Amino acid sequence: MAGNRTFTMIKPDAFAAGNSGAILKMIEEAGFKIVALKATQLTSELAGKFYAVHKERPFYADLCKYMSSGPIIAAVLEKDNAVEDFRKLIGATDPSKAEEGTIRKIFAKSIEANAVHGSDSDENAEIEGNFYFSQFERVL
Ligand SMILES: Nc1ncnc2c1ncn2[C@@H]1O[C@H](COP(=O)(O)OP(=O)(O)OP(=O)(O)O)[C@@H](O)[C@H]1O
Repeated sequence: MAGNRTFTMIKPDAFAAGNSGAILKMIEEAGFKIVALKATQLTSELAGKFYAVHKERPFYADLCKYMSSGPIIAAVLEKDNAVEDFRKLIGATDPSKAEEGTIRKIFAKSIEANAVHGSDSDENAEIEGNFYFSQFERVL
């Protein structure tokens, strides 16, 4: 059965552009409840750990640099079928291929600076949420 939590980041491009509030509004209006939330900034080393799965990819070094280039917002979200429904809400990785009305279509600047992250599985949602939040920093 699909889990009911996912993890998201509002990435440095969207944070810097002042789009965090508008993105969180879209997330809530799509039926997701925010159960943990913080603004923070990754070091390049922490970004590397978060995206370790991509370390052999050609864009990995640039991705670590970009993800540590400014503040981000991290959040855990709750909804039935959370991972799949959130991936639909954010749209394709490359904003030029994202559907109309999706968060990336509206706010992303490029395939790298693509406004938001969304977990790709229940297992990764749990790992990624635990990467950012202790049990005292979330609504149980
Ligand atoms: N070809 C690329 N060139 C530059 N950056 C890329 C490229 N492909 C992916 N990225 C960056 O790496 C991130 C992780 O890539 P992945 O393939 O996991 O996409 P995703 O699952 O849609 O994104 P995310 O994991 O951030 O939700 C992307 O969101 C993007 O910021």
